[in-house]
Amino acid sequence: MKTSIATVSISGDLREKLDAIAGAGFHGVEIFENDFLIYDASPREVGRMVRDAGLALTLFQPFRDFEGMPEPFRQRAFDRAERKFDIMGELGADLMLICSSTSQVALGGIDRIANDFAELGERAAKRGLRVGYEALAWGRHVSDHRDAWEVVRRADHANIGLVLDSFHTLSRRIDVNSIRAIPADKIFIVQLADAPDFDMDLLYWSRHFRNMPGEGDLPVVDFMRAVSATGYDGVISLEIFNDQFRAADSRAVAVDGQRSLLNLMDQVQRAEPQLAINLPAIAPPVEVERVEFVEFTADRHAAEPLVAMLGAMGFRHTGQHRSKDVARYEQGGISVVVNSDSRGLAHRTFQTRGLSAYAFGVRVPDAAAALDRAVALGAKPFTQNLKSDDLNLPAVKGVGGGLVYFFDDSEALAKVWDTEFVALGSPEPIADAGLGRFDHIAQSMPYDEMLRWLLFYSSTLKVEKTPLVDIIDPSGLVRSQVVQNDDRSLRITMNGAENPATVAGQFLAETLGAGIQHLAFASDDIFATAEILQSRGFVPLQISPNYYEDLEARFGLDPDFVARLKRHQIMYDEDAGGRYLQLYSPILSGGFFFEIVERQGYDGYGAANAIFRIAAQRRLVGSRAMQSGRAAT
Ligand SMILES: O=C(O)c1ccc(O)c(O)c1
Ligand SMILES: [Mg+2]
Repeated sequence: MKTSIATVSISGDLREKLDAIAGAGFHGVEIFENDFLIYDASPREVGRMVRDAGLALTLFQPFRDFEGMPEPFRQRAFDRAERKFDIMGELGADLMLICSSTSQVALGGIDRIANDFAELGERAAKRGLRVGYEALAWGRHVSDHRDAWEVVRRADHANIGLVLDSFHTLSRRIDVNSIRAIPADKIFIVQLADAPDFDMDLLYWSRHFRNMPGEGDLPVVDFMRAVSATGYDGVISLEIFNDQFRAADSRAVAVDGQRSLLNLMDQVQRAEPQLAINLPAIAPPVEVERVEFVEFTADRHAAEPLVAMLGAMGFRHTGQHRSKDVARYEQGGISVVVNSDSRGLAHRTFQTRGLSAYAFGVRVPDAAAALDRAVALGAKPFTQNLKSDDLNLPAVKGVGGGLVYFFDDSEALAKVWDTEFVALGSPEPIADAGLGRFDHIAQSMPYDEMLRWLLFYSSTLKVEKTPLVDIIDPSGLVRSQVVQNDDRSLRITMNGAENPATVAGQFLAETLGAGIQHLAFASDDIFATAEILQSRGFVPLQISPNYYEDLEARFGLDPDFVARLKRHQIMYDEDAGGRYLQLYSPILSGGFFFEIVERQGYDGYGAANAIFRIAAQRRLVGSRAMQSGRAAT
């Protein structure tokens, strides 16, 4: 597998781009003409920079409005092409991309266009150069790779070939199987991009919203399967026009790019096992059996309100670490670990970020294989310090520098709870509150990190992602997207905040970064759970009474049922599959909170209720601020 990426995909000047691209392990780079034109170095120097960075110069692009021109424009187009060939000679580039014309004066006609390319092929051959033709989705006469291929076929010149770009094909929903019949040696390069499924003008969509394969909604795997079926094993090159990426950290975006290509080709290889794709063998996507535990960082003092809330929710203190200040709380199949020790990553995290749910563990069939896959795809392994206070499990760094642990049934790991913890008998066995398992883990992060973590989860784990939804916070937009496995034993919701005034944005500011902002537990009878919680003094988040008025009318609910919901401050939603009931805790320090849900066939996350929940949280935070203000005076 030879990977490449266009300089337009990355932020910085040409030097920074090349460093980031080489650092991430790409084989080559496409020089986008503008990046070269605005850079203050000669073509020869730029060519040397590319080679010194250890990169191949895979493509020089784009050359526009070449084909189908009437005279005198035709002659000028050829003259322009010769000038670019001169520059390519100095750069040391041997492949040029010509994208289909958008010029108002360009004429159509496959043969006319093919003749132009045949003549250009002659000129390119004299200089040892090759030219690839790409159908822009918005091209004036050619906007479909099938037509571009017909042009190339009729041009019938060894130095003229086709450029396939997944965005142009997939944005127009062209059948990718039409690619399978193209001879591999006539495909000069393959460009790859994904995009979110937006209904918008093709050019605008392409120039601003492309993203890495696997980050969007286009069937890029199907596209690449068709390309691979031709026998093509040349360069696969990312060409990602994305405003966010151009403003982001160049190195991180380059690493994401490399991960996306590896993950893409791994999927192609698994779908087409008969193809011999030149790819390092990596472990298969990790099947998650369940969320094993979530770990909080705290100290004795900060742990108090958390532990009190866990107690009110029916958790029992069932274990204590043999040598460290780490406690385990359990209910049903849920384990919560509170790490108040004064050593290790947990403590360092606590010192900088305060009380936070910084780690979670998932049970998988083979923890070592899970770690291998994550690391092969660019995750950073967390290497344990034997003296640290962190659980001794395989782990990688996740959102906000937190950890994702892998847990399996192998002897040592299965016994972690027994070997590292002393089981505590409960002196007064308290009834649990009917919480059986984790329903979802909700992580908040800056919006521009969302695609990265979406790709992290969806490439490492066997999960699917849901479409992006907008959550309306009264202070701004929060975008939310979910990764979940088939049986829904893993559900991770990711909230991306752009605006620091939103509740998610405030969480990021208060905890100095991304992380788990809330945990949702599942109950099979939320009313019974709510009764028990109430008897323990748990006061749920107080929802506006207007919400309940509206609810009754919105869903045509029985007034008595709505009165019960209101009594317990339970929120309600419906989807095609059934009903959803949700209850929220107040906010703990650092902006963390719990949710309790009951699903009756419902598969979503109550997005329609988020605005009411967020408004209630704002009122709570506001009234606390007033009270502490009063206490201070
Ligand atoms: O948006 C464009 O103009 C443009 C240019 C060159 C490409 O390879 C492409 O896919 C799009
Ligand atoms: Mg392209």
